[in-house]
Amino acid sequence: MSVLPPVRRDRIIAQLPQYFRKEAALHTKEDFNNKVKTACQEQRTGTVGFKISKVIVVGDLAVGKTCLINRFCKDAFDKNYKATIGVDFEMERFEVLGVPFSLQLWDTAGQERFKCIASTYYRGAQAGGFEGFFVFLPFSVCRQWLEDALKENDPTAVQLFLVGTKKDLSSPAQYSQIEQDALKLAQEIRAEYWAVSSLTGENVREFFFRVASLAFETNVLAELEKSGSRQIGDVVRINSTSNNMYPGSKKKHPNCCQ
Ligand SMILES: Nc1nc2c(ncn2[C@@H]2O[C@H](COP(=O)(O)OP(=O)(O)OP(=O)(O)O)[C@@H](O)[C@H]2O)c(=O)[nH]1
Ligand SMILES: [Mg+2]
Repeated sequence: MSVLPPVRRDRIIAQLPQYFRKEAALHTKEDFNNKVKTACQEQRTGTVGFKISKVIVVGDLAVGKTCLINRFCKDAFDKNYKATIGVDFEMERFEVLGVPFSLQLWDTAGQERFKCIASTYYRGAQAGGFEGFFVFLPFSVCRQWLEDALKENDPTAVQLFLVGTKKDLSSPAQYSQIEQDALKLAQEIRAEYWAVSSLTGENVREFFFRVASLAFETNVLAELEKSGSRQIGDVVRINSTSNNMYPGSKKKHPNCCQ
């Protein structure tokens, strides 16, 4: 008997959600990788359905990390600021191409005095076969957060999202300037860029669906690589940390924190 709650009907992903800006996307393909689609159809996704991918949300204090997670997970928004102490987390269950898939969203504290606590959670974000996804929020100290987070992880094994929060607060002219700078930074650190508003909900669901889908795709590809020449139907596929979403791109985040 499964101990996990059923997947909510509004967490079902049947098509690859598209990037926000083509100039700063982790990839620009229109659909899930064919190998991934076939593996899902043939129920050859190994342990992916039992895995939990870790998403660590980091960034300066009061940039809107908690509100972003609460908007997605609870469809709630609080205009009063309550600083996160240490770290919180939420679980979100999805069904991607018919396969259950879980994301664990780690909401870290931005305040300097909690930084040492948060940094212990960066450690081994991709360990044990899980993929580590860091979500960065703008923009002032982004590089410092990135540097700290990547110190604890193999930079080639994590995927980065750079999220511009509080989109509702900018006029179209201000926003367009912010976006230009953000796109440059995202390209430099090889992150996928998104702009969201937790107040209005703009792009929040699209963003998390994209994160879940790319995490899922990466996990299935890693499973397939691991199972290698084994026959369809093998059930024991454990202990790989490989990430081959971008064949030929060995180092995905070159010198990003200088
Ligand atoms: N207008 C607007 N305000 C927002 C938005 N997101 C967050 N805020 C406000 O910004 C403040 C900080 O939001 P939090 O989500 O608590 O910030 P945080 O990054 O979690 O802060 P720490 O936990 O201290 O690291 C709160 O007063 C929120 O109401 C948004 O999309 N639009
Ligand atoms: Mg918070």
